[in-house]
Amino acid sequence: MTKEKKILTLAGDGIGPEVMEQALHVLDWVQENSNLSFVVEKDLVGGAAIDANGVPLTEEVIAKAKAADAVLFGSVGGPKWEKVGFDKRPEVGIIGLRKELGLFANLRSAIVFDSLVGASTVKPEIIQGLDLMIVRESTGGVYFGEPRGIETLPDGTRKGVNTEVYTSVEIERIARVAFELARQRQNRVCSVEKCNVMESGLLWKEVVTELHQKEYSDVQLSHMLADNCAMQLVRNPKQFDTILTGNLFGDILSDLAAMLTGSLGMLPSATLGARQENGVIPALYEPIHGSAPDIAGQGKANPLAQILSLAMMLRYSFDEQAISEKVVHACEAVLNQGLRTPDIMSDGMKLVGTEDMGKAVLAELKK
Ligand SMILES: NC(=O)c1ccc[n+]([C@@H]2O[C@H](COP(=O)([O-])OP(=O)(O)OC[C@H]3O[C@@H](n4cnc5c(N)ncnc54)[C@H](O)[C@@H]3O)[C@@H](O)[C@H]2O)c1
Ligand SMILES: CC(C)[C@H](C(=O)O)[C@@H](O)C(=O)O
Ligand SMILES: [Mg+2]
Repeated sequence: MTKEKKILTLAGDGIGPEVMEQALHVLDWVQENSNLSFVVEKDLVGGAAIDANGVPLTEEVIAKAKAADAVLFGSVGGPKWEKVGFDKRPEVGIIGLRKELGLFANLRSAIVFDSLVGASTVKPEIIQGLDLMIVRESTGGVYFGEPRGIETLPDGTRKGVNTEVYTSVEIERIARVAFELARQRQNRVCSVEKCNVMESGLLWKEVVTELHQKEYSDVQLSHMLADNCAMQLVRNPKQFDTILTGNLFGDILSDLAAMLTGSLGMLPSATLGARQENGVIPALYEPIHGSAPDIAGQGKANPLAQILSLAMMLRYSFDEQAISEKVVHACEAVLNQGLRTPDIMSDGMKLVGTEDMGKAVLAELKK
């Protein structure tokens, strides 16, 4: 029986539309080669939406995202919109979607493909075989805490304020996601905060410890300060299996983890909410990279993070494990063939652009 799924694609800005195009070819292939049928709707977000509608995220797009089975997102932002008001900047497109859809669990998977071991700036023996999952809380913390803003004090000094806020409910639900995921992985969670200087970090550690004792004592739990974690990720990343952390630390640590895999252009992500009454888990899939204004429009962006995000969608939203793995293996196969976009290029490899990389993945799937 054909299962019809509604997908909203929001390519966004910069390299977003370039890499999204390649992922959509893969989606077509999936439709032709599975019992899944997709109704794909495209819309605008970020700077592209500001240009067309004056705002980065319209109510209409929010409604479409809520009605979809999954959202496939590209990237937003760029120098063109640097001067728009802070509340209307392109990045509100992604932050707003996470909040509106209740997407609190951002899963960022860093896997080092064997053929890319030489592409990282870190020594091969340190990263070979790495398979790391960062579980980043994504609707709380300093991104959303109040008070926030910029004010001018009576003496004329300007003051910028953001506030880190986490409730025990927010901490417990993201910790639960990490423990559940770890059970399907190597059963190890490292919870990362700054409990030495931040009360929100102290509460984080307490809540995670309590939940672990009550419900997940079979999972190996450790705690680490975020600054140490950044250092340990470079020193010995394979000590980690699942890293559980807040919004800001997760953002930073995942860019760091991307470079262990060779490039920011290699890291996909899934951002999930709580299961709704109709059984659907709201979900958005996106590469962790941005709109890369420095290479946008040049046809040289790496499309693999976007294609791997699509593979995560097949796995987490549509429960299509086999076909998801097929897409991942196709990405790995083109790397094994020696094809490289400039971000992962090394001696003796064949340099290709975004489109040729996408075509090679497709050709691999068709074999
Ligand atoms: N989810 C998102 O939409 C998202 C994520 C991060 C940054 N941004 C936005 O993107 C804009 C640019 O930010 P930035 O430059 O700090 O980060 P960025 O991720 O866009 O780029 C950082 C560096 O990585 C390279 N890079 C990124 N993706 C690549 C890919 N697929 N292939 C090859 N190289 C790639 C870029 O060329 C650049 O040198 C900003 O407006 C930022 O807010 C958006
Ligand atoms: C664009 C920005 C708001 C976003 C974030 O900080 O969450 C990005 O850096 C990410 O990693 O998805
Ligand atoms: Mg980021």
